[in-house]
Amino acid sequence: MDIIRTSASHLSEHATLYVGAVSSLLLYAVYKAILYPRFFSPMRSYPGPQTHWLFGNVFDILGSEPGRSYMEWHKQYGPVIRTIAPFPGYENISFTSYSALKTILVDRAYDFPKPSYLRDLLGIAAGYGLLTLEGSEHQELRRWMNPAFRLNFLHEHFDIYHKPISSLVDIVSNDIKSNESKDGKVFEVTKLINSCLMDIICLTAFGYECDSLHNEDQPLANAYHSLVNLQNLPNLLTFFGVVTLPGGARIAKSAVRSSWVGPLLTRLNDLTGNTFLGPIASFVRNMRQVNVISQQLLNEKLSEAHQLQKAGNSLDGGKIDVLSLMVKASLDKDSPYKMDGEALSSQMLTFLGAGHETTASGAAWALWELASHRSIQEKLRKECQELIARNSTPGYQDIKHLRYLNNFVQEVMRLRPPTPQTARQAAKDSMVDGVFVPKGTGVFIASRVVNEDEKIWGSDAHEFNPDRWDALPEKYDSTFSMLTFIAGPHHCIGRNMAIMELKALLCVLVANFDFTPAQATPKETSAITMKPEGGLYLRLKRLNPADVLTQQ
Ligand code: HEM
Repeated sequence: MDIIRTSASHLSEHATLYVGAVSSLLLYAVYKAILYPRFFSPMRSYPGPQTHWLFGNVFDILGSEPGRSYMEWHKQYGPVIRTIAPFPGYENISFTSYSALKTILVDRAYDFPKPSYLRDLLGIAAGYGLLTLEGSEHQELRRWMNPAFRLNFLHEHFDIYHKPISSLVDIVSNDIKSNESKDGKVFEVTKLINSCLMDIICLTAFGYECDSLHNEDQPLANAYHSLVNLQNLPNLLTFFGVVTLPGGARIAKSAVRSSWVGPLLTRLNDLTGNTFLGPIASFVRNMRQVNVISQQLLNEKLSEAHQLQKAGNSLDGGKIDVLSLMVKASLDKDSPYKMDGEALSSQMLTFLGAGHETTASGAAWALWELASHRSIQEKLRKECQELIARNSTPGYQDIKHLRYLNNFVQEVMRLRPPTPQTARQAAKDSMVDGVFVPKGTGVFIASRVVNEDEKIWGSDAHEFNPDRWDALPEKYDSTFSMLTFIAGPHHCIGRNMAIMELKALLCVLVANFDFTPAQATPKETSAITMKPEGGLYLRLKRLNPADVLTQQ
């Protein structure tokens, strides 16, 4: 009887403990998510939109096109606003003044690193490297990688662009010809552009002839395009959920390296009748494929370099692709920085993740702007056809000096930024522009809001007008008025490369084809990059006789 009484009293002690622990957790959660941001936070009185008692501002943000909700809030509440994410009441602050952006992005950039959830999302999808490192590790890697992006290499890379671009022109021309209609043909253009830019990045970044334009089954391109197609909001939220779970990022990282997790998840998804496991399985399978191919390419480069080293030759064998230059620097005994195989492979993922998808989104929007602005299209065509008539394979300098092409590309980058926003987090209590930002606060970098700020760009800030670049407004600042590539130590290392790729591609396309819309204005959708939702349908007509570039 005593034993029963003692056990019962132990049980009730345990139950009391459990109930106590669960209630405390619940109370803490209610305090953090609901009470703290509204009644106790030092930021509670900052201006900003009304917030839902539990979900904060998340539905307003998710329900509007990328960056638009912040645009309206800044217009209504001024240059500093506070918003709230859902559980656990994570507070965000967003600034638009130059001085605040300078503090956060430039002067004290490492006091405002990317938040860990963003680093994990980027790390898993685009390699743990420049995009994810902070502080001195970032500085060191950046110093080491800068030379591979210098202008002299860009000049040399430029000639490599011609082959994939000519292939694209040929493929589209033949397709139109076989259609036998004088009105041209409707194309879903994002797939074609993605393939062309994939072929360019493979050649310039890895020295790898991918030729996905002619080879629908190209494994790297296929795996990468499947990954890109996973980009939508529900999937992003699922991945976000995974990386924010304790240990979730580590599990995800090992899953993409393993040969059995992807097939297992696919099987489980089939068995459970297509659940949320589907996108995760596809992500793991395709990421692994990208990893395996990158590793093979890297191994080939390393073994080539070792052979050259043995024979006493230059380690890159005269090659100028970014990977060869990095391998050379890694093996060079005088190089201050050594990168092991894993780090090199991460950089390859970064080039694909940061370099390919962003440029492809920019090119898609550029074609939409061309198609929907006839006079702009004709003006740009005239400039490009004149150049191509003089020189069928224009070089870096020729393209660089086309004034209207430059204006056009700048305007696309301003109004349709492929990365319309990014995020930082205060690593310590800070004062920014006289405003207190407590440690842990999320800092929303509203690039698109700045790019369309009427106070900088004037009342026509939301209109597409390439000519504005010939008469820049007084308040224009070359670093902070357009944040498409952001600013400071994390600014895009591939900016010049992306701009030159876009110019080369658009110049040849507009010289060879006429573009008209074959759909209503596309909706903008953004998970990581901003794209036209559901692809982009344009009618393309071949123009004669501007077929100079295809005759090589
Ligand atoms: C239109 C095309 C592009 C856009 C709009 C773009 C935009 C950006 C932005 C906004 C960042 C900063 C992200 C952040 O810190 O939150 C960034 C970083 C980066 N981009 Fe780009 N990018 C483009 C093309 C490229 C290309 C072609 C490459 C390389 C092949 C590239 C490589 C990188 C890398 C390595 C970083 C990390 C830099 C660092 O943190 O030091 N990007 N890019």
